[in-house]
Amino acid sequence: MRLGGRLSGAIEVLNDIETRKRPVADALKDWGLAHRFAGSGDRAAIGNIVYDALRKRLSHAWLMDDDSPFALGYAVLLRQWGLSPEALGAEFEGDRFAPAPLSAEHLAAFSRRPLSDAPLHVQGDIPEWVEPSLVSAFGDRWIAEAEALTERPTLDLRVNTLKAERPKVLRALERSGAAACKTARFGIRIPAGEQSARLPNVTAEISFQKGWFEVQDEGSQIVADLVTPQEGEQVLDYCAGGGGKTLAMAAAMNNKGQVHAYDADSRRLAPIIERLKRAGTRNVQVHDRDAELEKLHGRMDRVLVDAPCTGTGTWRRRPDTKWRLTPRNLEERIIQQQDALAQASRFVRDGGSLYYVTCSVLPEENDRQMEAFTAANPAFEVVSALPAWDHLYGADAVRPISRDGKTLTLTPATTDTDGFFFCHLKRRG
Ligand SMILES: C[S@@+](CC[C@H](N)C(=O)[O-])C[C@H]1O[C@@H](n2cnc3c(N)ncnc32)[C@H](O)[C@@H]1O
Repeated sequence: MRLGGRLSGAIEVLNDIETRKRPVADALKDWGLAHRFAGSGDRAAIGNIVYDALRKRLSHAWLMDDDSPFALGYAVLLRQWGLSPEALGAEFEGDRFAPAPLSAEHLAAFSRRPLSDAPLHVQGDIPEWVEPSLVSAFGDRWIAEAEALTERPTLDLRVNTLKAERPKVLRALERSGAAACKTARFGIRIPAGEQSARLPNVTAEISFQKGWFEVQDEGSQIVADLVTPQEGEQVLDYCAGGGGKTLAMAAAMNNKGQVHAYDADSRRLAPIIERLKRAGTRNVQVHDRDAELEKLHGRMDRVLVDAPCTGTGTWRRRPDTKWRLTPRNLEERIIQQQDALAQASRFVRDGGSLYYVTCSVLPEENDRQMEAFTAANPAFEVVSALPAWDHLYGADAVRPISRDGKTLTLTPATTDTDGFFFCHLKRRG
């Protein structure tokens, strides 16, 4: 397929997402099934246009003065792929699969509507109701932070130190442009690529099958690292999900001591079994019933609550969730977070540590939660995570945002990672 056919395909998928309120991945998959002649390069390019369009949906619509999938698709090629109207005209000439040309009205709007005239939430490409939260989180810098959440994300990997060292994995992946991450100690980064570039399918590599690395965003690696689990300790990962942070902590403990992995939703936990096996991890107990945890009350050295959240810090990877998020979803997550914290905190021994993590940048899910938790639980106090940061990454490393000098906020704009919030609390001994 030429670019015109790919743009038409992307416009169809964007239409499907909008009219049938479909998740992006499902809409893309269905399009692929209905167009079996399209190759994997075509499907990747269509996926890129669709995701790029969703990341900057509001600003594209403003600049084109039209929020139709047709206008969004063209805006991607003009703004994000850097193609001029003339280059597109020449490219689509004689391509019977290309969409109709842009109208004179679109072209006039695109050349005459500076984005600086748009409302601020349009400039930052966020739902309007989220603006006060981002202002509260980042002050004057909030638009820059929001803009960074509209960029294409890199593909990050964590070397499994139980089986390999970083140089060995870098050699195994050298064709993919992989390089060591700037901050995460065992991280590897594959660049996002531009235009129709496809990310490599690293899980098909032999080195992955052998358990040398896991796919994990650099920010996620860092927050697991900041828990600083030590060999021989008892650690509870209370919201373990598929086990991304469980695996990182188990490796950091060098297979010594015990990580208890629990999740209220056993379906989310299920993939962990296969992952643990591949990684060669021997110090993890998986619990899918809360009754199994009874005996651990008051006995854990460290408890991690990687809480359910709105995922605003991962908007680069899942831009459709940005437009589906509602104030009601946020309210629900806040209640789930309070519930998880109340339950998980019972497992921390006297003098032990509780870590609260979200992949959101909204203060309602982060700072406000910590204020409410410590007010209701005077046995816990927030301690600074900055010494651990400096110890792990050194004085020259990039620094995350710390509004209170204790908690940390990672963002694409500051740490070049997904957005994460990290808070270390200690139970008084
Ligand atoms: C952010 S995800 C965890 C991601 C995982 N830690 C990782 O690194 O891949 C949050 C998880 O919390 C779980 N969860 C929500 N409420 C919970 C609760 N009250 N107790 C335990 N788990 C809970 C959800 O099922 C979900 O899997």
